[in-house]
Amino acid sequence: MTERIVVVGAALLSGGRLLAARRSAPPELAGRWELPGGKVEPGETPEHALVRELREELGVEAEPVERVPGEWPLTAPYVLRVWIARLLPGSGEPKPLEDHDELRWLAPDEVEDVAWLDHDVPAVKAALTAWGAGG
Ligand SMILES: Nc1nc2c([nH]c(=O)n2[C@H]2C[C@H](O)[C@@H](COP(=O)(O)OP(=O)(O)OP(=O)(O)O)O2)c(=O)[nH]1
Repeated sequence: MTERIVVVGAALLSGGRLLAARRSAPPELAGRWELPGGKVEPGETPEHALVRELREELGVEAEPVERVPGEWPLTAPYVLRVWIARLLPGSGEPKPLEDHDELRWLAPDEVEDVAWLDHDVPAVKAALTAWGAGG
């Protein structure tokens, strides 16, 4: 059995909105929206990967708040896990520095307005449920 590699996605929340990021590459994913994040590197915890990826991709300082229950298979060997995350006090606003060409803060009733990557649809739904449950 091939070992799984975890891709972490951040359901980054601020002011009651969820951040969605539009991928600029590779061509088969460009134009679709995702939760910002990326692959966990060897020896790294998923939480650390999340903080690192948000810093690299968006230029923000953020912290994971809680794991969203579940795990979503991507193209093997990758699997997606999601954390609710928030910006730390003093963090700058997210900017599309790497991998993305547009960012949107979505209110709960706008979350279905963007074309999420297919694999993200159930993950985003679970994140919304966790978000609602956490108040
Ligand atoms: N970051 C992220 N990747 C996702 C999501 N949904 C989904 O199918 N993927 C896929 C796209 C990519 O094939 C893979 C993650 O790749 P990535 O390009 O974001 O990871 P990375 O930043 O570590 O990339 P790299 O160092 O290999 O360039 O998972 C998602 O919500 N967030």
